[in-house]
Amino acid sequence: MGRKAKDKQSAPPSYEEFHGIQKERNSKRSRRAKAIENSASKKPKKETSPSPKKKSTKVTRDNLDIEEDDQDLPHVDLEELNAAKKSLFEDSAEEDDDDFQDALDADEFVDSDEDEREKPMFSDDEDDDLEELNATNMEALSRKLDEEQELEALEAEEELVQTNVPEPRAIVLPTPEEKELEASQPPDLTVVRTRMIEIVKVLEKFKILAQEGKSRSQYVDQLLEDICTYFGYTPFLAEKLFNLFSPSEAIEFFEANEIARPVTVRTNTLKARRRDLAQKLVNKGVNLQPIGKWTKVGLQIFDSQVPIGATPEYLAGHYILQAASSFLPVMALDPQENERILDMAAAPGGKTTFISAMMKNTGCVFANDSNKARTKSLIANIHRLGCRNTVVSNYDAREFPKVIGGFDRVLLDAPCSGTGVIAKDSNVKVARTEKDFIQIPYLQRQLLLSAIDSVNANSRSGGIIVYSTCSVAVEENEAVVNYALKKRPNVRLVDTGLTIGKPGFTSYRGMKYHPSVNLTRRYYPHTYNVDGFFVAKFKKIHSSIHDESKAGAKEKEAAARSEGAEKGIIKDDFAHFDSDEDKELIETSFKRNLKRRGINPNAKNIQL
Ligand SMILES: C[S@@+](CC[C@H](N)C(=O)[O-])C[C@H]1O[C@@H](n2cnc3c(N)ncnc32)[C@H](O)[C@@H]1O
Repeated sequence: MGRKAKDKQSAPPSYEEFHGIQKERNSKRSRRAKAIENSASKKPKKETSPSPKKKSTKVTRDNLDIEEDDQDLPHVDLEELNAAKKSLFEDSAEEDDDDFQDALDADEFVDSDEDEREKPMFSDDEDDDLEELNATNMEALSRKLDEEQELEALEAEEELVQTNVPEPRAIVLPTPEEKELEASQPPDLTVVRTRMIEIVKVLEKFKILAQEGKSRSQYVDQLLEDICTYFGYTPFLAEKLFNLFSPSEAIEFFEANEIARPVTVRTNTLKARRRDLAQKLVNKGVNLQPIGKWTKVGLQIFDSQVPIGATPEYLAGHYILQAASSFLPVMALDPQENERILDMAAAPGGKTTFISAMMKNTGCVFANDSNKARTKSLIANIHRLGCRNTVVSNYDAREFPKVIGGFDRVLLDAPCSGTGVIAKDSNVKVARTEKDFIQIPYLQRQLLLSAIDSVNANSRSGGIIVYSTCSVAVEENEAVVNYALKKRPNVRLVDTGLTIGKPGFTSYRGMKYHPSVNLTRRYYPHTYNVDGFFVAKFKKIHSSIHDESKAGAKEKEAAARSEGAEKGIIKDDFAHFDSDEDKELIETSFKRNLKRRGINPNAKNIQL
């Protein structure tokens, strides 16, 4: 049971609503501050103090405009908001891109409705307050402000008195009888949700709010059970994800996984300029806006009257549908013109084509993927986007650098468990098992060592390796990076150069990682409104014997396997990556397929 079941219920209070008391107080304060600031700005000029100005941009379908207007923004609210959340989709951010700026200033773009543009940043109440504020009601408003100030003083006094009164201990946990009853009937999701929120409150103020005789773990166990019921996770995965955050942040994370991320496209600068593309799409009835100041090529699509994946511009390769988070590893890789770059796990090519565009079709990008079927979409994207500096290969990437080495930069956008993209693939909630979090990191480690060994430490412009996953699990991220640092002392972690993202964990549930692991970056749906993502950037300082190693996937597999067995990580039921065995299976199924299509699999010209 998950979102679908949840959606059938009447809307329970949101987490924010539950925490409403404090926030309401803050927002009242900021509203007052804003009203006061605004009332000051309406006074004769000499009395006013300059209010902070910000620029914002938006392209809307209704009036086909891209707007670039100065506007008074209540400074205090923005700061509060930014402190709380740092979305990658900042429409208030100043547009850095001169090209786009030109377009915004151009005659064909009419100014759009200001209210519509800024609404997401402020509460309706705030807008209402501002509207009310004009010359005729100034006096009344100032009286109202005085009254409110008095009320606030009273509230503060009450609060002071209340702090001396012990808070009542909430009875949140169900009794065994209540649990039995709950188990015998379909869950009441409103009850479950309310209980989750109440448990979070207790966990945050355990000493004050916990029922006497109840332990922290009793609360946590009930919370985890409720998370499974409400959001539809297996107990194993719910706990794994829960452990990454504080209880309240964990709920935010689970909530965010129920909501789709914004649709975004990346302009293919090999064929188009963002402002031209934006104009063409707007003319077709697409409502869009630049993603944020951190990217000059991204557009966020709000709604569209045409299918975004089938416009003439799409078919001509002027853009690609790409999640905002996927821009990040390529930006960290920072490809330079005329370099030789390897994209080890490249299909379907979102990042390869970005690399190629950043290199302006110079140098050479080797786009590899071990899955032959997936290389078809990789090739199709490379063709559509006009990448002429790209070579596609189909190796197990652990074969590198045996196949070819000495690259200036390598991107390893590794296969992963997908715990960062649950909003896209809710199957992850139930499909991932403990074994996945042993097997997948085990492959990721081997791939990362291969990535490091494939780079030329003496590259004049590069010597860079970027490792990324769309998972939030520490086993697939910090633990893999830390393993690589130990195994390859000839690399060190460097700043990703990304202006946003949370630092990677340097310790986690008793595990200690190298202090430099804090240079890696984590992204979460609830903090940045992007897919959960991880980015690490290494610099290779000098070459090592491994660079010359002719060990392929099989040898690396064997070495990693014996290491795993030694540490007791690998058990009997551990998957075997036996490529000979796989080859046989693949051949048999290929032959069966040919037969089904009426082709003789033993004919001479058939290549298996
Ligand atoms: C996260 S996806 C890559 C997405 C791609 N970078 C993009 O931006 O479009 C991971 C890819 O790794 C490939 N893969 C899995 N195991 C591999 C291996 N041993 N060697 C090379 N590629 C592998 C999968 O086929 C899959 O296409």
